[in-house]
Amino acid sequence: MIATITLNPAIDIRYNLPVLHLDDVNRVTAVDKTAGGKGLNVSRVLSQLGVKVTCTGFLGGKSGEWIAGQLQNYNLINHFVEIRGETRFCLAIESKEGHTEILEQGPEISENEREEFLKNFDTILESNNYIVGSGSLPYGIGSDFYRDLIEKTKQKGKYFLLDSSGESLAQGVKGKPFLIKPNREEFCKLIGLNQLSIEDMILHAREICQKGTQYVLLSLGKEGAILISENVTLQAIIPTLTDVHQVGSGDSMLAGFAFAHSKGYSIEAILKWSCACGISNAASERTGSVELTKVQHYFNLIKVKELTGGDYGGKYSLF
Ligand SMILES: Nc1ncnc2c1ncn2[C@@H]1O[C@H](COP(=O)(O)OP(=O)(O)O)[C@@H](O)[C@H]1O
Ligand SMILES: O=P(O)(O)OC[C@H]1O[C@](O)(COP(=O)(O)O)[C@@H](O)[C@@H]1O
Repeated sequence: MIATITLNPAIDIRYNLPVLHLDDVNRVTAVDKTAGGKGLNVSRVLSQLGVKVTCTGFLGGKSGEWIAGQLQNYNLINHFVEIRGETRFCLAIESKEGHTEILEQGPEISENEREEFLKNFDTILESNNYIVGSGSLPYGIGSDFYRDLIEKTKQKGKYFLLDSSGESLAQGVKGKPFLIKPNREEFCKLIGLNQLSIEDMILHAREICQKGTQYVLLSLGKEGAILISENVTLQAIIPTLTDVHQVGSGDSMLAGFAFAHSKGYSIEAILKWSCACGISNAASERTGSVELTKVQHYFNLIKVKELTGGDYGGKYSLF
């Protein structure tokens, strides 16, 4: 079984506008409202793939109640800790100018609520082989929190997949998770450089793997993805979609990885599943949502190629 952690869930609102006018009144042409935060997007996609998913994190207030209701609709097992604070709203605006996100910080977590989560987590670890930890941390949760959870998970011989950013990702990597899934921007921040070429990203990712993280799944939006381990580097060449709804594609990709790995598929097939789920989400109107027939369709269109660049420090011929 797979469990997901969403420490800072959100009601995700997506507004579609033809044009976004700043300092003016804007009227939306379409609205979508989902139970979000990266971990809940992962959960919904896993559920669509037929996996029984246990969801944990912190939920509070009326928005927390709304999200709990949504979990039932998707047959997700609710192991959230109830908190005094109010779960946040996050806003995504799709317009001609592009994609704009406005994300609330989220509620503050008290010491007691944090302790309750940790007790709850120990129980979840007993019955789940995969833990997927995604998203930002709310106030009151230290940046080494994922790192501690990763260490607990590893002590039980289970897999921790981490999708975070900034300091919590940097700390998390020190716990040597099974996988991290940064996009290009998150990875550059992790390395501490503004711009990195693909070759340099591969070299840095390989270095991370040499220090104990098993896989770095580098997601590159419409340019596909690269999966790096200590021994192998695979590139996924994907069909590019235009006019996409990209929010939640990274989360869908992570769901695809967890699903395919838990089925024992080959590493090439796992990378294809990951990308096919990301593409299917990008093709969908809904945030964090895939359709199995589309996933299968895209799976067949993806090509996986091994990149050989010689030893660490060498260059990769493809780029
Ligand atoms: N425009 C697109 N066309 C096709 N596939 C896409 C597109 N955008 C995203 N994807 C798929 O979703 C995956 C994750 O997207 P990405 O934008 O890199 O993640 P994140 O949402 O974490 O920033 C990509 O690796 C790709 O497989
Ligand atoms: O937890 P964070 O990092 O603040 O991110 C929350 C936001 O990320 C999302 O999962 C979207 O993420 P992506 O755009 O990276 O796919 C939204 O659902 C949510 O509003």
